[in-house]
Amino acid sequence: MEGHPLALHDVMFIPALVAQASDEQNKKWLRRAQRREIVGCYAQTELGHGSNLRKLETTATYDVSTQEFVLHTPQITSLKWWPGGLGKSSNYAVVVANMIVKEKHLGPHSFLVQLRDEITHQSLKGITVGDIGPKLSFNAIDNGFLGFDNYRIPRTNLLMRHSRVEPDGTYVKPPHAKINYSAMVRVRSHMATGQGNFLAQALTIAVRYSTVRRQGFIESGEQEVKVLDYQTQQHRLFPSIAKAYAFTFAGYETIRLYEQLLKEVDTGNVSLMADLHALTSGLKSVVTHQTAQGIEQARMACGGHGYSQASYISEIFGVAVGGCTYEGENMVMLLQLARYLVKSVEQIKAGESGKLGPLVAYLAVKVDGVDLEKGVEEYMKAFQHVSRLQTWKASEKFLKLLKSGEKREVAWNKSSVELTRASRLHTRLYIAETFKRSVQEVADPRLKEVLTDLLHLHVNYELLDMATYALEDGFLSSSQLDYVRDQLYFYLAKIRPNAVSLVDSWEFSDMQLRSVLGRRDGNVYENLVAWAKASPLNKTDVLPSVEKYLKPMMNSKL
Ligand SMILES: CCCCCCCCCC/C=C\CCCCC/C=C/C(=O)SCCNC(=O)CCNC(=O)[C@H](O)C(C)(C)COP(=O)(O)OP(=O)(O)OC[C@H]1O[C@@H](n2cnc3c(N)ncnc32)[C@H](O)[C@@H]1OP(=O)(O)O
Ligand SMILES: Cc1cc2nc3c(=O)[nH]c(=O)nc-3n(C[C@H](O)[C@H](O)[C@H](O)COP(=O)(O)OP(=O)(O)OC[C@H]3O[C@@H](n4cnc5c(N)ncnc54)[C@H](O)[C@@H]3O)c2cc1C
Repeated sequence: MEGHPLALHDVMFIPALVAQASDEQNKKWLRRAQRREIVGCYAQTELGHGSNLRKLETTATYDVSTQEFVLHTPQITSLKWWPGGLGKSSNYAVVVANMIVKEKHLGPHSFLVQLRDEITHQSLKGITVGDIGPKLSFNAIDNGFLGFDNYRIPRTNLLMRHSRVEPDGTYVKPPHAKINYSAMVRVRSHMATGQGNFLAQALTIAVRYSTVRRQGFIESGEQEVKVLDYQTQQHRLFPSIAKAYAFTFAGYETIRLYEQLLKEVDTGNVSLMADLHALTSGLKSVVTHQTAQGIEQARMACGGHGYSQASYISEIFGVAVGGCTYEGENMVMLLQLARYLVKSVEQIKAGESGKLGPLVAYLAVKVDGVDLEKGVEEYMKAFQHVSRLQTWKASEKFLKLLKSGEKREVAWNKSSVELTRASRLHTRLYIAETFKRSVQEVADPRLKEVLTDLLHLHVNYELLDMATYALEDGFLSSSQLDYVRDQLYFYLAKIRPNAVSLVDSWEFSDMQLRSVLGRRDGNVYENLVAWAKASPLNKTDVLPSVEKYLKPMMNSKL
């Protein structure tokens, strides 16, 4: 859970080679990387810039006389900073640097760079590399810094699957300006399943513990109740169980789309790139945020013992919450999706609704009202309505500011909170729709029934959470919201008997969970005592600090 120093080798280094190195280059590098003869990382972020890639400062200047690129770190802010596995483990890196050829700045490009000697593992001359120090979590990963002092690499170390620099310095452009961002798009495509998994771990711990923990009464005179029987506890945990399933289903879809994109790009078709970028930008942001919230609620649902490291939930939280920042800070990525939404609105206004992609076609179709009692399809229409309403409002705000003479960037900034709201609603609609589609496809009737209950819980919870938007223009009445509330409580109670099975079905082993509270056998109290006794402070009855500090204090006459 704390991460693995080679994680980025598999998660980004190899995928970057697969997607961006030419077949010829990969004959040399890929097999070696796959056999782990070389260990790599993905070095893009710098001390001064992470979000705004166009301002990366590391330069790769082409020297036509030697046919080499000269990598250089011009100032302190240009140091690579954060890449996982860079500090101590990797001897190679895919380095993203601003490429300069014949004095022309050609923007960020990826290069394979050797950092350390393959035998001694010592850093090479011209390279400064090290670890950035302890972090909130992920402390088994050596996130690192890296500087170049006019460090030379062969021309052929530019990853040349999509763009090239010929020996004479002629630049051959890629088919899409952002094709070099593919390693990030890949991780973002996988993040919904990854985060769903983190949320699932925390929920397994909290739900199991909530059936062991007995405290208080619902009806007087009987045995104290399992805390999972409290409606508040169910409300804290069950909607997140639904989300963990929903994120996993949505993630399967984005992974499939990414694989499709890879194949299409290889045949020169880059048309899916904008759609997938917009989709994964929104999804990664919403999923990481809701996962962090869900894990924190799971921790609190375990009361005092949730705060102990014996719960292990704090470590899961630390790792998961990193996802709000890595692969694009969430606000920045929500605004990337917002660009796509605003463009869609502009297309509709220009009478080109027919050109809209399937995920945004609903923005052009108005619905007057819904009959929620008819079922999930009506909820989908309600989600579409709130997303459409907010997307149009935010877009109109931006477009009006533009029309009034504001500069594009200023108008954008003044509309940005509203735009991020639109992106979230659009993404939550997507999650609900993929959840619905996935449940409809389940063949086993008993499984389908339980998952359908979770789906109903999800749509009621989500609609209630978006109620402000739905009430704003009178789309939903307050009596409809009362119906949603009643449904929500109905499904909390209905799911209760299946709650343990729903988390057990994720099949985490005790070794994976590392939680005293979440043990499969439920022997929480005995093991909490054993865990506490094993604490380093309990190795001796009297600590050295007693002689050193406590006694002088206690014996002092002052
Ligand atoms: C099986 C393995 C799976 C593994 C994943 C599992 C994860 C869970 C388990 C985790 C466990 C351990 C692993 C931990 C991993 C952590 C690793 C972390 C790595 C990193 O963080 S790497 C660094 C990531 N950095 C970023 O993400 C930076 C964010 N910034 C950007 O991406 C960009 O700067 C930008 C997109 C914000 C803006 O780019 P810019 O070039 O300035 O463009 P704009 O001017 O804004 O836009 C111009 C147009 O280009 C379009 N665009 C931008 N990007 C793309 C893209 N990628 N594809 C297509 N189109 C793109 C943009 O939309 C604009 O279009 P428009 O003009 O509007 O039409
Ligand atoms: C655990 C972890 C692992 C990482 N692994 C890697 C790795 O392997 N390789 C790698 O290269 N990098 C890695 N990173 C770096 C990571 O990708 C960046 O930190 C991330 O992209 C955010 O960029 P930043 O740090 O520049 O944030 P900043 O952009 O400085 O963000 C600070 C604030 O400014 C806001 N902001 C910035 N730009 C805008 C904008 N245009 N509009 C509105 N608000 C804005 C943000 O929303 C945020 O609130 C890792 C980071 C972490 C935490």
